Amino acid sequence: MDERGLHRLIGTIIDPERLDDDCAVIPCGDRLMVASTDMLHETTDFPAGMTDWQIGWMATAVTLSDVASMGAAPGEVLLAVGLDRPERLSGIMEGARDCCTRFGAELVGGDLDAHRELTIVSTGLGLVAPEHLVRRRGARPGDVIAVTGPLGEAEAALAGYDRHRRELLEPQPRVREGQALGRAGVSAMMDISDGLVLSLHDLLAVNDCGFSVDTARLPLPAGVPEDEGRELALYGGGDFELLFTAPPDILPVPGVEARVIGEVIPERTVLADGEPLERRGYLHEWKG
Ligand SMILES: Nc1ncnc2c1ncn2[C@@H]1O[C@H](COP(=O)(O)OP(=O)(O)OP(=O)(O)O)[C@@H](O)[C@H]1O
Ligand SMILES: Cc1ncc(C[n+]2csc(CCOP(=O)(O)O)c2C)c(N)n1
Ligand SMILES: [Mg+2]
Ligand SMILES: [Mg+2]
Ligand SMILES: [Mg+2]
Repeated sequence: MDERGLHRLIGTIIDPERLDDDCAVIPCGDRLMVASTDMLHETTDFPAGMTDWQIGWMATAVTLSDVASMGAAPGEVLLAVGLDRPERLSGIMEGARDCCTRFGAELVGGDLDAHRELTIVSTGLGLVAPEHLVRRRGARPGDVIAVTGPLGEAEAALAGYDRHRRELLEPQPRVREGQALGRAGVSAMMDISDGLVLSLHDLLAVNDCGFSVDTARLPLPAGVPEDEGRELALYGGGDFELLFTAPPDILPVPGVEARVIGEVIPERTVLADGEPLERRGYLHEWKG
C-alpha cells in the first residue's frame, strides 16, 4: 500500500475532491484562502550533515511551495515541532523564520512537544483572487507542459553530486513564479516534490487528458552523466520546481523562466518519447 492508495481511503471519509490539489481551498471574503500542511521526519527527510537552520528552512519551504503551486501569495506559517533535543529548537525556528521572511510570509505560531525522532509539521496559508487560482485539474489537449527549473538536483545530491547539496538542503519554493503563472492564466499546476513522473501521474488522475514529455527537452541536473541525469530528472524527489500546463500562446510569461518539456494529449496516459512511463517516484509505502 502506498500513500496514494490511502488517499483514496481518506476520500471515502472526507470530500474526495479535497485531495485533488496541493492545498485545501477555503472561501475568504472576496478571495480564496489556500492551506497546506506537510510533515517531515529526521530519518526520511533530513540527510546527515544538515544543520538545524536548514531543517527549519526546508520544513517551511515545502509548505510555501504548495501555496505557490495554487497561484497564491503566502501569508502565514505555523510550525509544530516534535523535538528530540531542546538545543536544536532555536536553529530550527530561525531557519523557518528566515525562509518566511525571504518569501513574504510570517511565522505566526505552531506547537512544541518532545519526540524521539525530530518531526516537523509546517502549515502554510495563502490568499489568491478566485480568477487567479490554479488547480491540478484544468489541462487541455494542445496545452504545453512546462517546468520552472532544473529537475533531479536534490536526488543528485543524495547520490553524491555535492554541487547540488544546496538545492537539496535549502530548497527555494517558486513563490513569485507561481503567482505570475496564475495571473497569466496557466491551465493546471502543482509542485514536483515527489518527482516529475509521479507528478504527471497525479495530474493524469484528476484530468480527462494525458501527458507526453520529450526527454531531450528535460532540464537535467548539471555535472551528472546524461543517462543518470535523465533518470534523476524523471524520478527524483525533493525538487520544488512548479509543473504546469498552459495554452502555448501565453508563454513566455514575463519574469518567469520556464522550460517546455512536452504537450497535453487527448489519450489518458503518461508518455516519454512516445512510450508509457511507469508510475514511480518518491512515494511513502507500507509493507503488507
Ligand atoms: N491525512 C489527510 N487528510 C486529509 N487530507 C489530506 C491528508 N493527506 C493529504 N491530504 C490532502 O491531499 C492533497 C494532496 O496531498 P499530498 O501530501 O499528496 O500533496 P503535497 O503536499 O503536494 O505533496 P508532498 O506532501 O509530497 O509534498 C492536499 O490537498 C492535502 O491537504
Ligand atoms: C533522505 C532524503 N530523501 C529525499 C529528500 C528530498 N525531499 C525533501 S521533501 C521531499 C518530498 C516531500 O516530502 P513528503 O512527500 O514526505 O511530504 C523529498 C523527496 C530529503 N530531503 N531527504
Ligand atoms: Mg505539492
Ligand atoms: Mg503533503
Ligand atoms: Mg510526498
